[in-house]
Amino acid sequence: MSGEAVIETRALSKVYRDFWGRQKVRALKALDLEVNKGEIFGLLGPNGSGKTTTIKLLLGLLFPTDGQALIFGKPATDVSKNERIGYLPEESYLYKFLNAEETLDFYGRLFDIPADVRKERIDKLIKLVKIDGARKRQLREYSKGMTRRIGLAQALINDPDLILLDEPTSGLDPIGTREMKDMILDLRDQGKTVVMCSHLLADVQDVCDRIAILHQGELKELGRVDSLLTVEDVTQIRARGLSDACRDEIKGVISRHEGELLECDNPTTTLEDLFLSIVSDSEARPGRRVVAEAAPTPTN
Ligand SMILES: Nc1ncnc2c1ncn2[C@@H]1O[C@H](COP(=O)(O)OP(=O)(O)OP(=O)(O)O)[C@@H](O)[C@H]1O
Repeated sequence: MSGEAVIETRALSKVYRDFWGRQKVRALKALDLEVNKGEIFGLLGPNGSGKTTTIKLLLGLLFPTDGQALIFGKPATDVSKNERIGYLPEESYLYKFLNAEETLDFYGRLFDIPADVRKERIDKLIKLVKIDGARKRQLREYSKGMTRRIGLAQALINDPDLILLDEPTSGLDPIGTREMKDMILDLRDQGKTVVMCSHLLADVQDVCDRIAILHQGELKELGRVDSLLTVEDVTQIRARGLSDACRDEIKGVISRHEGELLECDNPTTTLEDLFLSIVSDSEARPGRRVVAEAAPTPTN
């Protein structure tokens, strides 16, 4: 691996024990991983595969049973490294009776950020996560999506170099999801390192540079998203403005070369793109927009 490693785990293992100290669950089994500066790294796996355990080990909230985790070259159990880390947990843990400004001010004080820097940063973050209109409202009145946004702002209050995001897009509508993904990409553009866990594979595919797939606490796959998803023995050609005759000619060429034509039709867009274009279209041109559904072809 060429980049500068921000996270390194060596045979990292965690066994949860019961009250009597007997072995209970082997949540993580000898994980070897490197995450480099400036990449967006996705941690995937089914429920109970060890993702949250890994994140908690990296944060130093849990002690490993075996192996080691290094963050910025320091043991994960060294709490001083947490000054350079931002964390968005899966469940909100924020105080419901504070408003957005008070929440960010509270966390800013925990990091000993000077008052003038804090004020400026709070304002910038509130605008970044688009909760400007709700900055004075108590968090108990926030929707799930707004809670996710203030959670991200809180995770960024210390201007961290490494950001750990557990299910960052959960509870967000498609526009909020797109904005969250754009914010994650922006963080990478600023040279920050992001590690995210998500069950929403399309979101992971959209933003992550590399992924690891865990299953029952074991690392099953690791690599660049683009190379893992490339289907080597299939060639895809996309062209615009072809006549039927030209399509037939192409089919003929493929068959003459003993290739197998798998598909030759019009591509479909994604539901996300369709949704976003309808919403931005209706914002640009307010009014009712009803598109008649194509009538089904009558059958005899
Ligand atoms: N505090 C705990 N005590 C005992 N077992 C635990 C504890 N925390 C997690 N586990 C177990 O460890 C395993 C891994 O859990 P973990 O929360 O890391 O999975 P996950 O991949 O984050 O799952 P999810 O996608 O559901 O959030 C599971 O079998 C879980 O039941």
